[in-house]
Amino acid sequence: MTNALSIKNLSKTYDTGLTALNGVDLDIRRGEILALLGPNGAGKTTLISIVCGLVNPSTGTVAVEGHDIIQDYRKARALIGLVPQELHTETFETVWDTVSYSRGLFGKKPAPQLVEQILKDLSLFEKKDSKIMALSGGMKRRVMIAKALAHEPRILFLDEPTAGVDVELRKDMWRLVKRLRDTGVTIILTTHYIEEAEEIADRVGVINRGRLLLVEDKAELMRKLGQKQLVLELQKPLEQLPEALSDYALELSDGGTRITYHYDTQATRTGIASLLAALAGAGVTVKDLDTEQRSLEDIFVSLVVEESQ
Ligand SMILES: Nc1ncnc2c1ncn2[C@@H]1O[C@H](COP(=O)(O)OP(=O)(O)OP(=O)(O)O)[C@@H](O)[C@H]1O
Repeated sequence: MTNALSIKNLSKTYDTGLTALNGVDLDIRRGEILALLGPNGAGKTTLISIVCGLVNPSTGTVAVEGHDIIQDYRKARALIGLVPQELHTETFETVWDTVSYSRGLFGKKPAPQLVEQILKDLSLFEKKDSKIMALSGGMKRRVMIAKALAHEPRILFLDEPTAGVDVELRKDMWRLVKRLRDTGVTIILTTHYIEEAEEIADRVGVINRGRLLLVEDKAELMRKLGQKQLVLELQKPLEQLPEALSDYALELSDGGTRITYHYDTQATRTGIASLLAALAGAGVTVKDLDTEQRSLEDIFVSLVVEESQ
């Protein structure tokens, strides 16, 4: 089966000379939720805009279910639904009309039953006759999703779906995205929020300064890089680490009162028991100890920092 999306060597240099995307290769499988994580200006929106035909690439190719986005633009575009970052809808129109109109834009025949279902799925049906301007911000966001779904796309792009959204609505949005995926829609969302990627993505891509630094199954990523750290609070501050502990990669911090030890939870031996014995042997008394799991956030920060050095 062809991939939902196949992106090869995609680059974009804007007229200003700024390279927003640099040699991106990415295959997106059908029916997955891929979260593209990256700081401001990383190139996420540029990537989406190229796939949706809003921006021309400088190099590279994109195929949507095998259809090239330039040679076979109409077919490729019809397979995609886009929920842009900014909310822009015709404020005087009703919910029903604006969603039905979006379907018509793709040359699809009216399908009132389908529009009804979409509005029901998004808890908007009671508002079908309301004018957009009379809706709350969260409802307007859902109207944007309804519009993007009206022509029955197989791939849905959500550009920062939960930016500036409160916690409750964010959770609603996550439930909705999972439901859509369960109906077979492939979903690509961009986000600044690591917990969002952690919560709903099947795979996570990290993008920074136009480069795709990593694409990994979320579970695999968490497992591979899922290290823990052991934090030891010392009874008395140390000026430096005793020679006897030089075999362990330890960090001394907080005025010599704290030792941090990183270890791999997957390893057969974590080295904790021997470390504690070595500490006791060196006359270091531990007051308290704690372990912390490395999160996707730590992984993200270390990747982005590494790249900027
Ligand atoms: N039309 C344009 N002309 C020139 N430069 C642009 C244009 N659009 C975007 N850029 C620049 O390209 C870079 C990538 O922008 P892009 O919007 O793709 O990033 P992003 O990852 O979506 O960021 P954010 O999270 O802030 O939305 C930025 O430096 C931006 O200023």
